[in-house]
Amino acid sequence: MAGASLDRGKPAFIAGHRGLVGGAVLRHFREQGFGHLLTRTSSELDLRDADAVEAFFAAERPATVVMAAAKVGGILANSTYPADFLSDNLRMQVNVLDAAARHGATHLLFLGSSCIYPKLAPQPIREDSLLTGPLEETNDAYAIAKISGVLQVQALRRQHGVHYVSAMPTNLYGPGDNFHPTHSHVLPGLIRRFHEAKEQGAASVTVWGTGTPRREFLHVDDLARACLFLLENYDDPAPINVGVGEDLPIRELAELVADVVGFEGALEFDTSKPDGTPRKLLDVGRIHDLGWKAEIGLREGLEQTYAWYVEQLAAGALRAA
Ligand SMILES: NC(=O)C1=CN([C@@H]2O[C@H](COP(=O)(O)OP(=O)(O)OC[C@H]3O[C@@H](n4cnc5c(N)ncnc54)[C@H](OP(=O)(O)O)[C@@H]3O)[C@@H](O)[C@H]2O)C=CC1
Ligand SMILES: C[C@H]1O[C@H](OP(=O)(O)OP(=O)(O)OC[C@H]2O[C@@H](n3cnc4c(=O)[nH]c(N)nc43)[C@H](O)[C@@H]2O)[C@@H](O)[C@@H](O)C1=O
Repeated sequence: MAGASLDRGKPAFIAGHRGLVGGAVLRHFREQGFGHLLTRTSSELDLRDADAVEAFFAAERPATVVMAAAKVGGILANSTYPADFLSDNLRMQVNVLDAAARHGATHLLFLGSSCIYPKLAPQPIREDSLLTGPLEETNDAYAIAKISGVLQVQALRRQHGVHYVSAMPTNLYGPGDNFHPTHSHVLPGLIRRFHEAKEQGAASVTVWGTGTPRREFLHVDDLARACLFLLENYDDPAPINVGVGEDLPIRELAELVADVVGFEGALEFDTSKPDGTPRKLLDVGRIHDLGWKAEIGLREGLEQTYAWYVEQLAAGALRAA
C-alpha cells in the first residue's frame, strides 16, 4: 500500500539520534532536505519518563517520528539483562507512540528487529511467521517488547487512523556502532577484537559459539534509506522486513573481518558462549516489490566501517557503551 504524503518541511523527531540507526537516519534526512529535525539525547529527555515525553510532544508537536531509541545489545547483553531489555523498551515505546498519536504526529516508523520471529521459523523468514512459534531464549524478553511495539502500531492505526508503520531490520552494522567488548553485536565485537589482536601481535582470536550460526548483515546507511522510503511509500499495519537477502556463517564472517583488519593469526571458538538462533535470514520480497533494495555489499561496508573505527579510535571519539 502506498504511503500517505509526508511533508519534509514539518518537524520530524529522530528518537535515538546518537545511536547506530538514529545517527544514520539523521544524516540521511538532512541530505534529503528535511527542514526541521528534532533530536534529544537520553540525558536531555529520558524516553522512559512518560511525563517528560508528554511535555516534549506537547511543546514540539513533531509531524513525523522515527523511533530508533531503544535499549540494544548483542546476544550476551540480551541474555544477561532481560528485565532491563523488556521494561526499558516497553516504557520507551509506549510513551513515544502514545504521545505521537495524542499530539498529531501523522507519520511514525517503529523499528523492531528480526529477532521477533520464532527461533525455528522457515527460512528465509516471511513477515507472516510472526507469532507462529516459540522465540529464541537469548533474546525473548527484548523480542516480546518489540512484538508489543508492532501491536501498538497496529492498534493506533485502527483506533486513530494514523499512518504508523513497523520495519523489521536484520542485523545491522556501520559507523556509529557500539564496539563494547562484551555487550556489542558480533560485527563490531569482532572488528575490535581482531584490531586489538593485530596491534598486540596476538597468535589467535577467540570467536564466541561454534561459528555455525548464520546471520545476515545490512549496512546502516542502507537501512536509513529504507526508513525514509517506507515512511513515504508504505502504509500498512503488517511489519515489513528490511534486509539484504543473503547470509553467511559466523566462521566466514570472522574470516572476512580478519582479512579486512589484516590479522593473520588463528581463530579459536569459545563454545561456552551462546550461539543463539541457528539462522535468521529475512525474506525481503515485499520491500523489493515496493522498489527498495540494499546497495552496500558486506566487504565494502566492512572496509568502510573498519576505516571509520580506526579514525574514531585515534581521535578518542568512539562512543561510551
Ligand atoms: N543494531 C542492530 O543490529 C539492530 C537494531 N535494530 C533496532 O534499531 C533501533 C536502534 O538500534 P541501534 O541504533 O543499534 O541502537 P544504539 O544502541 O546504537 O542506539 C540507541 C539509542 O537509543 C537511545 N536511548 C536508549 N535509552 C534511552 C532512553 N531511556 N531515553 C532516550 N533515548 C534512549 C540512546 O540515546 P543516547 O545516545 O542519547 O543515550 C541511543 O542513541 C532499535 O529499535 C533496535 O531494536 C534492529 C535490528 C538490528
Ligand atoms: C540484532 C540482534 O542481535 C542479537 O542477536 P544475534 O543475532 O544472536 O546477535 P549477535 O550479533 O550478538 O551474535 C550473532 C552470533 O555471533 C556470535 N559471536 C561470535 N563472536 C561474537 C562476539 O564477539 N560478540 C557477539 N555479540 N557475538 C559473537 C554469537 O555467538 C552469535 O552466534 C540479539 O540481541 C537480538 O535481540 C537482535 O535483535
